[in-house]
Amino acid sequence: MKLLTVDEIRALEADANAKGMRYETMIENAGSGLAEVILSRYGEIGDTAAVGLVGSGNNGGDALVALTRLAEAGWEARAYLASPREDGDRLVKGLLEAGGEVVIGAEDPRREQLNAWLHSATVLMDGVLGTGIRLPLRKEAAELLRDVKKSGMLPHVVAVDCPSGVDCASGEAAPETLQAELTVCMEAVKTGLMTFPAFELCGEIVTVAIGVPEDANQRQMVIDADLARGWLPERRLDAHKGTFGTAVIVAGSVNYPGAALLAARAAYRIGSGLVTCGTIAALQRSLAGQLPEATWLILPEEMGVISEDAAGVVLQNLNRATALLLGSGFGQEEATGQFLKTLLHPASHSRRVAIGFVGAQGVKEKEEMGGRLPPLVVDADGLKLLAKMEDWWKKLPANSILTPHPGEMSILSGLPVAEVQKERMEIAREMAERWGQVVVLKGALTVIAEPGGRLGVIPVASPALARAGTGDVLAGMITGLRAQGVGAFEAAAAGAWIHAQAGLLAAEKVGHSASVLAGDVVEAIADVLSEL
Ligand SMILES: NC(=O)C1=CN([C@@H]2O[C@H](COP(=O)(O)OP(=O)(O)OC[C@H]3O[C@@H](n4cnc5c(N)ncnc54)[C@H](OP(=O)(O)O)[C@@H]3O)[C@@H](O)[C@H]2O)[C@@H](O)CC1
Ligand SMILES: [K+]
Repeated sequence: MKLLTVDEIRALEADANAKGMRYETMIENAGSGLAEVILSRYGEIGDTAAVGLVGSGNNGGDALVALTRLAEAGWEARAYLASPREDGDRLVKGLLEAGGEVVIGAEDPRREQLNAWLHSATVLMDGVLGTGIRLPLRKEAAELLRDVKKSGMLPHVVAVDCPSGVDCASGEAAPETLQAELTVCMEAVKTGLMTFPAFELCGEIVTVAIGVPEDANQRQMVIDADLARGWLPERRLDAHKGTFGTAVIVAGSVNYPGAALLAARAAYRIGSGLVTCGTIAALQRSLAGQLPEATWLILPEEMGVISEDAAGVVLQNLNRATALLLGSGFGQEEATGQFLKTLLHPASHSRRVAIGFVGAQGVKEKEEMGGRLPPLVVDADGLKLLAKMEDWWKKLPANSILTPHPGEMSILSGLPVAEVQKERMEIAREMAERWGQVVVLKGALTVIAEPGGRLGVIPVASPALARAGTGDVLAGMITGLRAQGVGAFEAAAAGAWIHAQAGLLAAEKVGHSASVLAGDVVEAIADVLSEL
């Protein structure tokens, strides 16, 4: 789904209007699209009656057109005007001609008509205010929404473009805003809806086209099933395991033994041909039996963590790797920091011979090594260790994928967590640009940004994913997709979307979001893929 700021959608509409796609036509298209969604979702329920709360602007216009279409389809269609519309309003006239009913709120001071309509309605369309709002709500609108809330049992609430009372630019919401079951966005989801508290008030979000020309370079998007499906690799019948690549998962330490297993399982479940786990011997011994499908690479260690000498071992074993994950469960010991540094910049190794790589000196050697690294994903403690290196982003191959949560993003960027959280999209975009890397800013409504280009938001916030280990699962999934040849942005965005859906599905299966373990999320990956 498209994602646009309020200013962008206004500019797009103005441009379309100037080129001959008139505003009236766009409103007709918007209302007709809205009616189609309502007919397809709620048309089979039985009683077919819709009440529309209609504001004085174009948001109300969309609702009036939709009510007219519903009346034409045989529904009882009733418009409740929050404030009077212009005399002889063309859209009000159209609804009356189609057999609909219209009442002005001011003429129903005790809300008797409103309550009677709500009582028999299947759908309540919320079309009081859209992108034209300036908070706080004025008295008339606030009272109407409050009275609707008070009326008791509400029918299915469908918000027109946004729940009325939400500021589509900032994501703020008036306290009177009605909780929607479904929000039908006109042309694009507005960025404010992808922030809190607005997001929670929207329910499910869909978009309908209003007729503005398609932009082939659409750069901002809400990730959905169609996008994710389109990015997954084809699984050809004549494939062999080499077709789906080799994911190398370098992860774990004695204190975080599960990270390697979760990431490796996730890489397999998302379709990698082969997964090789690089970790310390103690972990290999305890984990190997739990994942017989993996091959193992035993790495040198120091006091239970991966040590510097492991860099040479990893580098010597990357010839078949098509993606490499670094960082999950590393811990933050100095020895592992040295490992990372040497891996990314072999010339810095304190005992060069141990690398087992005889190459030219200095810069040339670094370039050769850098060139040897397969597509990279850096996660968790790997990010914290990276942050300790000067100009760390210059040491990574371009378009590596970084998967920070807000705390890690704060360490990498030097910005306070609160600031990161306040401007998630802007900051992900800015840092992707500055670092030349794909950034996956995790948390509720995960943001994926690539340098100079696309930005995606995952429209899911679930406590099921606020769990230890789910980050390892995500890193493994993204690495697994990358290993199959999926592009960096696409692998990150599809991986994050499937991960979020797997979290939701796991909560459904287990019965409660509080009881979902990271392993349940891994097991739900296949269900998400089968539904795609
Ligand atoms: N433009 C197009 O071509 C298309 C537009 N489309 C649709 O139109 C929507 C945008 O329409 P819009 O710009 O008319 O604004 P809208 O959200 O209806 O509200 C304006 C009204 O609200 C009032 N008002 C403002 N603040 C208020 C408050 N705090 N409390 C109470 N009232 C307040 C304000 O009053 P005023 O301040 O002007 O007196 C004015 O009367 C957009 O979301 C989409 O649904 C699509 O169909 C595609 C084509
Ligand atoms: K609305």
